[in-house]
Amino acid sequence: MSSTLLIPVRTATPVVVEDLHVAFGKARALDGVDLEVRAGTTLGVLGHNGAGKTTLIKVLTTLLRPTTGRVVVDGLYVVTDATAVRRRIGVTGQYAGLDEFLTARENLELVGRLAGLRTQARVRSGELIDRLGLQDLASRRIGELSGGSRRRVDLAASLVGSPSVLFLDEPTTGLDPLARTALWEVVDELTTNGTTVVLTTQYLEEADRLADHIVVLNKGRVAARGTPTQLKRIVGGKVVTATIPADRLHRLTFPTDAARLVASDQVRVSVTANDAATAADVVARLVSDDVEFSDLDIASPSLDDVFTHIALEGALS
Ligand SMILES: Nc1ncnc2c1ncn2[C@@H]1O[C@H](COP(=O)(O)OP(=O)(O)OP(=O)(O)O)[C@@H](O)[C@H]1O
Repeated sequence: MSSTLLIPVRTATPVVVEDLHVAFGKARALDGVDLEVRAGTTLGVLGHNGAGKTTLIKVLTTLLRPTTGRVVVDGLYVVTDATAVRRRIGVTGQYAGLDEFLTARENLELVGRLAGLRTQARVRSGELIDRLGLQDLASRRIGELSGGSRRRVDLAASLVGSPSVLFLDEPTTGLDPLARTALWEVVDELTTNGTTVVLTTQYLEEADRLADHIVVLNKGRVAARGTPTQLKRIVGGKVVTATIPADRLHRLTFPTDAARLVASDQVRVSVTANDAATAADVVARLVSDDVEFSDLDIASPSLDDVFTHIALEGALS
């Protein structure tokens, strides 16, 4: 990769969050969150709508003051050192603003000058345009670009100041598969060279691909944490999924973890099995229950299964 994306590592644990609470009146958006992100790693923050992801990112990027708790980014307190924190971080997502009337290149240069780069702003912008494959967009005004293209320029803008910590808030929503893969590769390069990344995403595949560690938020609390592999182990050995007629669901003589309507008369059921023998037993029960099935799949758990599992446990607790 280009050496210009090389970022110096300033602290071993650039993001530290201790007992973070954020309340909006009586509503507790975050209710005692603890987490750490080590330098050069990517933390994936996952959770259903309203879990607290955006609130967490807003606190980490100094846009929202915590109600209580200690939050340190790149060795600085987000509340008392907010201005200095802002200089050291990059943010992409719904809050970053690009000027609609300027071209992509002009926007990058403007961000560079605002970050104090002066004459280097032009050089840095050119490097990022090349590196992120934005040549076709460089001379076009932001107001003319598609949502996906704006996101790519937005990512470039967040990198102009060579941030030590990069916050990516749903960075690939709306991107086509090629652009998504290209962005993943850039994130890989950045972390390899010491940048620390905090990522929120709705795509579990994205978290699986990018995150070294994952924190799953549920109702403002950490419901699960670990590497993608550790989280998948929570679910168990194997997940059996099959599509059956919806009106046969009641005939199953074993409990299912999830049943999702995939057509007006078809449901996709999934069952967690501790080992291969139990998985085979589930298939045998489908046969003995005399339920016709299709698209049978026996696979290791995905992060989707982890989500279903945590949601089930949350509903039971
Ligand atoms: N400004 C606010 N005033 C009142 N309640 C808020 C405010 N911002 C967030 N909340 C509440 O805090 C909780 C967490 O919201 P947050 O936006 O952080 O969730 P999220 O995980 O980012 O959800 P989504 O995936 O839908 O963006 C929700 O219950 C939300 O309604």
